[in-house]
Amino acid sequence: MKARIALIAHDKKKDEMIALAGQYVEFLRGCTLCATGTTGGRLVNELGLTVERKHSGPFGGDLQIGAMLVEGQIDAVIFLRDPMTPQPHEPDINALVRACDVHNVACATNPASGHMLLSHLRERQTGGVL
Ligand SMILES: O=C(CO)COP(=O)(O)O
Repeated sequence: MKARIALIAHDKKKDEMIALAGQYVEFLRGCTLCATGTTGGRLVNELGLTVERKHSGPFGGDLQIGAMLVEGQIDAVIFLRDPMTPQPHEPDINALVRACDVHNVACATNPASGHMLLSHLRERQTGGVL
């Protein structure tokens, strides 16, 4: 079964998301992807990925992805949060990360853990042994 991955990045982290996703682009082409609006737009335009785009984060996109996760539709979340910039939708961000913990869904919140998660999923997809 294809891995179902949510990709989300705050504005100052979007370049890092594109760089991260770019390193796994062939693997990600074989996954089912969703993303918040602006992040998704960049993944589509810059990497040519097929992405189900939700609303932008401040307009409820994190909550939409959280709802999908609660419904069992997401296997992993890469959420590159900006720890240095206050966000108007902080409660939504916390709700999504909390939903990952409640439902035991892997959630990487920085590029280092994002690499580990994606390389693990890629390895699993290709049947390799870690
Ligand atoms: O704000 C976000 C996540 O909390 C990201 O939303 P965008 O991808 O629309 O910028």
